[in-house]
Amino acid sequence: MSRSAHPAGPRHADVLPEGRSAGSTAPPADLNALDPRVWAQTVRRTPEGAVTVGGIDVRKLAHEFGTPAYVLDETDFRARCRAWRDAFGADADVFYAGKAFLCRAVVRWLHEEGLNLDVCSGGELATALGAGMPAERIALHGNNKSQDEIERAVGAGVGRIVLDSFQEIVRVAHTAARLGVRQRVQLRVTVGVEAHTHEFIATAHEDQKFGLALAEGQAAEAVRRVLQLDSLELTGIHSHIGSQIFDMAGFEVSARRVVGLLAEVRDEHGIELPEIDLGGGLGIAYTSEDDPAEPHDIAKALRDIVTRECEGAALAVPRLSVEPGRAIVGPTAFTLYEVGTLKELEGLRTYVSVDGGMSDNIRTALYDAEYSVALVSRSSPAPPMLSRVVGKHCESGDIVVRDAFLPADLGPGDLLAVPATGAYCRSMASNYNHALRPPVVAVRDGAARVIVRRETEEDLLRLDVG
Ligand SMILES: Cc1ncc(COP(=O)(O)O)c(C=O)c1O
Ligand SMILES: N[C@@H](CCCC[NH3+])C(=O)O
Repeated sequence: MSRSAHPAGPRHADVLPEGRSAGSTAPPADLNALDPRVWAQTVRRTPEGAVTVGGIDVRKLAHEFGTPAYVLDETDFRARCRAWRDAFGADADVFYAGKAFLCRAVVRWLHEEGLNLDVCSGGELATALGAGMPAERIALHGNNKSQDEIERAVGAGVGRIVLDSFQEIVRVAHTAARLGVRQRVQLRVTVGVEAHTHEFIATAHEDQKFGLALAEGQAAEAVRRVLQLDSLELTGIHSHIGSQIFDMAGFEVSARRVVGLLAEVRDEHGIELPEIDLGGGLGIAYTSEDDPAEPHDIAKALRDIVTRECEGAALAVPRLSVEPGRAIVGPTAFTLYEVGTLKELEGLRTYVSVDGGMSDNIRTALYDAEYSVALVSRSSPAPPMLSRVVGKHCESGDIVVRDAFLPADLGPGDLLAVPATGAYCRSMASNYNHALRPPVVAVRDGAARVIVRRETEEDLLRLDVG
């Protein structure tokens, strides 16, 4: 079944249908073709057979920067920022979710393209501030923010702290009072939606760690408490239902319930909260079977839902914000690997080992995620070979691409690229087996530069002080 995100009509079910793609079971018509939905905007296969990105041959990138490497198409990243910003317009705010991938260059691009930034740790906050993102355009998230993180955020003057628990209301209020500021806050609520995505990345059902439950009355109680505290200014309600979601019905339920809370707040306290944030979570194409919606259609669908619900509740339409991470950075990068060894299991498949693995992409092992892969250092006329692309780690679950068709003449030294690895790959990378985390190389208009360098053994040993 394909995963498609075209705006759905009104839905009333709380449990949304399972939407997992079955994966490719038949070889594609053309193994050398590059589906523009899964590859970054400037990726091309040249008539000679090799692939280029930003006008640069991947063989040159591999030679210059080594493999594995994340190759990020800056032109595509900036275009996606603009598409989201333009789709939502001047009366809404787009916060890029830094957890998907963050570094100083990305912060600068976001700043230049007019996006705001959602951070969820001291490290992300430091990166954002250090690279010049104005504090008022930063929102701080997290279900267990430390006192230090709260102090740094309030002290820096972040525009928004998204409160996630009763204890945190008190902590942020005390900190703001001590620092002599009135901190703008939103309350994160769990709306009780079972978003159709992997259970580890669904965040709006009630039995999990994020937010304050609407159904239990916790959210209404949190509003009461925040409104009593002079050092906090409650600007709105926040809901994030999960990640890699294709069905807009989840957002519809979420918006309806958030607006329902706004109406309750108006009725009980006589105030209309001016903001609503519907979080991130929009899915991207990892394979040709995925069919995500465009930002313009997503923006229209969300606006229509919020407007309709507000009209129904006789509320003024609040300022909307969203927090896409994956949908902006995910499609803009691919991971470039070199093939090391191949093992053919007669009648089953060929295991193709590359020089990275679960340390640079944990998503296949963690979420059973599906990816595509292509031979990029040359084209090939060879017939398709059912393959499993695996890493070099000491785990049989160290799989990068579970099922893929690659040309049967594939051999050591060939370069493979796995597209759509811009989100949650470098940011979730590890040093398992003392792997050195790969660099991020940004390409644009024929130029390539390292924006996150490759780790070295010295980097590893520097921490080893025993
Ligand atoms: C609160 C919040 N906002 C935004 C995001 C970004 O999600 P995504 O990258 O799926 O758009 C997340 C991650 O799921 C999140 O937890
Ligand atoms: N890290 C997850 C998504 C979680 C998003 C953060 N709340 C992924 O790779 O899909």
